[in-house]
Amino acid sequence: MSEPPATAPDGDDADDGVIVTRALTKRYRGGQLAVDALDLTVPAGSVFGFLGPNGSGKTTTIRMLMGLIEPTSGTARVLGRPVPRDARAVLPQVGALIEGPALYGFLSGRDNLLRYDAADPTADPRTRRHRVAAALDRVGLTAAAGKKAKAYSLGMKQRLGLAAALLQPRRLLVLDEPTNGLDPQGMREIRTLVRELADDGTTVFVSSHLLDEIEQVCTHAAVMAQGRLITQGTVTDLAAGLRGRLVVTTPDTGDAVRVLEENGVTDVVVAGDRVRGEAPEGELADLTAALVKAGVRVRGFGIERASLEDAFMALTGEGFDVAG
Ligand SMILES: Nc1ncnc2c1ncn2[C@@H]1O[C@H](COP(=O)(O)OP(=O)(O)OP(=O)(O)O)[C@@H](O)[C@H]1O
Repeated sequence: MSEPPATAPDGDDADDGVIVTRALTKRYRGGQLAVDALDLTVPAGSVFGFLGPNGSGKTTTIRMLMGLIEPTSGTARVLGRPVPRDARAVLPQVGALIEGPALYGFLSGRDNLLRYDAADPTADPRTRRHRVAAALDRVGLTAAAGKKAKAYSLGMKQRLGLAAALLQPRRLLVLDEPTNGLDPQGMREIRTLVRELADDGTTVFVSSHLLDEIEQVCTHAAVMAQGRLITQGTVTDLAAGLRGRLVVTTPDTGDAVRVLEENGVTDVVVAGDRVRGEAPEGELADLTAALVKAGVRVRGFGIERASLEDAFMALTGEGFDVAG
């Protein structure tokens, strides 16, 4: 790859973000354009969701950020330093969980961590046992620490992988699909952990193809589709870009449709005892008054919150491949 262009004369734009990419591009040898001119800015202290359907370029981006593969063009900075050039200096401050943890099944969870730490030249052997115990505790594996890793459930393996990423204090955690393959309980556990880590001030960059998940845990998100960035910003702003749909619950759906349409509601759809539509600008109370006046029995009336999934569909015109 070409060297990253020289940075600004003082060379320090660390304040701009914990991860900053500019026109970052990866074309694989077969000609596949996996990441296309990506401009990403991950603010310090955020829990940043990196979203996109399978094949949209998330893993490729993460591998470039971690210095595992070289970009075809463009630049990337992690914790203020250019990667891959300064990856060796940066990576000790980054905990990463990429494509599932590599574990030795015949070793206990604890021994896996001891071995992992011993392979890290920056890790202090004198504090090893203590740090391993603290990391196991952090992810809730103390009781299972002596069990062989091959007897761990998938969720426990993921937690052990996270523990490995937490053996040293980290300024940034990069988690590639950390809940992949987990059951709902396992997903909840990982989400809770991510939240706790973020509360400690660690910036967390987490990729996922599950929109719900990102909404529940992230402060910021970027949405990828086919190698390109569709949008990025705070989760609140992304979802607020859309106004939610009006939903009326009533046994009198026929009358409700008529009254709503007479009062400017468009795109009205009935499903069961619910009538949904796009509410006009203005006072919603006028709509309820009109319904009641027409004798429509209203059991529920409100605006459905727009979800990130709605935002994604509005942005791309496509559904999100949640099945993966
Ligand atoms: N080593 C490779 N050689 C050639 N093409 C690749 C390689 N790795 C990935 N690709 C292609 O690049 C595109 C982006 O893949 P990538 O794995 O980055 O997406 P992703 O969003 O992480 O998806 P997933 O969640 O499935 O991993 C895909 O079309 C994929 O087939």
